[in-house]
Amino acid sequence: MAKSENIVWHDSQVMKEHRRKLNNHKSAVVWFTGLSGSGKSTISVALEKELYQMGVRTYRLDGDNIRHGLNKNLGFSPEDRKENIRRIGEVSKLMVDAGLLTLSAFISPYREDRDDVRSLLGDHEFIEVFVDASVETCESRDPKGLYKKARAGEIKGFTGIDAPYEAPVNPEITVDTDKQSLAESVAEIVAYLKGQGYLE
Ligand SMILES: Nc1ncnc2c1ncn2[C@@H]1O[C@H](COP(=O)(O)OS(=O)(=O)O)[C@@H](OP(=O)(O)O)[C@H]1O
Ligand SMILES: Nc1ncnc2c1ncn2[C@@H]1O[C@H](COP(=O)(O)OP(=O)(O)O)[C@@H](O)[C@H]1O
Repeated sequence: MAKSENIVWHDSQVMKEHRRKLNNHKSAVVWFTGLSGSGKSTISVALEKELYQMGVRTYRLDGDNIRHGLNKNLGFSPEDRKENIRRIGEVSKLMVDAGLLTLSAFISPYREDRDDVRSLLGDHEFIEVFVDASVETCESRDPKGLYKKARAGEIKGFTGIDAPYEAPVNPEITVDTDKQSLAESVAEIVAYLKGQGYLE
């Protein structure tokens, strides 16, 4: 895939560790994966607000938003989803290098694609959060009316209906939004970040 040749890496004198020290917290990507309507966006928005109030520097990457710009040329075939996640993995890596606690919320339905992002990042820089909810729950929420369209055959290859979702095998965190409230999910993630020393 690589087409670039004759390119040489140019190092900075200000490095990730310096930026982390300035920020007074570690940087990492909190990677939300789950079905459409499981709560990825809702939880990441609420988490970001809480972290901001704690003085943590964050940035949120979200499927719907990134597909308006950087990834507007990608659809929902398995190949396009793979490229979507690959690019977001690279963007997340840049954000982590910039010293930010990055919140990435993408369906990211394929285990292999998520594991590729994990491999791209350093040890403890990829925190996988499985936003678990049954298809029935997500379909009953249907915040954008997309399940209705998928059932009517107006959207083909919709995750959970006629396209696969591969749940994480060993995520760092699972939040079960069938059972947990939004506040409980946010508290669980903040407790993990504190407990693992990300927030100093
Ligand atoms: N076919 C199909 N399948 C799933 N989702 C679809 C589809 N078509 C459009 N949408 C809308 O796109 C959002 C998912 O984008 P992502 O970039 O997160 O998807 S992926 O990770 O590449 O699978 C998803 O957003 P969320 O509901 O926030 O998950 C939908 O709003
Ligand atoms: N416990 C919960 N956690 C998160 N969202 C919930 C919960 N219960 C109900 N919801 C609702 O479910 C919907 C989830 O939508 P969204 O956050 O856009 O999901 P996703 O980003 O995974 O597609 C929102 O309308 C949200 O208010």
